[in-house]
Amino acid sequence: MDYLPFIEKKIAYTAKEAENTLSLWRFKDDKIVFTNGCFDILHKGHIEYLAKAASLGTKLVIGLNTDASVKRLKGDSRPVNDENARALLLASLVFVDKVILFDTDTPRDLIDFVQPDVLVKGGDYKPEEIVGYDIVKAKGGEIVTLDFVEGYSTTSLIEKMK
Ligand SMILES: Nc1ncnc2c1ncn2[C@@H]1O[C@H](COP(=O)(O)OP(=O)(O)OP(=O)(O)O)[C@@H](O)[C@H]1O
Ligand SMILES: O=P(O)(O)O[C@@H]1O[C@H]([C@H](O)CO)[C@@H](O)[C@H](O)[C@@H]1O
Repeated sequence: MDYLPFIEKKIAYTAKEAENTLSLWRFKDDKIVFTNGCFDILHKGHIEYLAKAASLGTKLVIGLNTDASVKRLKGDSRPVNDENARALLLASLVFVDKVILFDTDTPRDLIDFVQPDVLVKGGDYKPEEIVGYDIVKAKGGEIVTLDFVEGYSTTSLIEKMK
């Protein structure tokens, strides 16, 4: 079986591209879990938190910062992996259902568009500081922070490689 088309089909370069899929999931009463990040160099902490996030609902949607957005957030030397590579790696994970790129500094507009049932970030964030907290709370959704896997970050991996 050629897996690549199946993986690439999960990637949406704009929220609009994901509209039909999201509508179908809502019609089927899927429980949509949303998380977001830069995911520059994928590591154990990412995988453990994403796998747990996926278990909180029936569909996992990841908002992925574009290269331009990552640069504004993390500096000109980032990202190490471009947005196409970062999107493909995330979409290749069996428990990821959709990857949607966003070019803004925060995923607020995307979260308002997706209207997830569960908003998730890793333990490096306090729930009330998570962008989209108010949007998801207002619709009666849940905000979840998952355990931080100590010793794993993209920054520390880059430092180790220097
Ligand atoms: N070690 C970890 N354990 C659990 N969750 C993590 C861990 N590292 C990052 N995350 C989560 O992964 C998502 C993406 O974070 P990000 O891409 O910034 O990872 P990072 O490794 O911290 O990168 P950087 O070092 O560039 O900040 C966020 O929701 C964050 O909470
Ligand atoms: O990979 P990061 O730095 O964890 O991802 C950022 O998360 C921010 C967070 O959602 C704020 O609550 C977000 O605003 C930013 O765009 C990155 O996705």
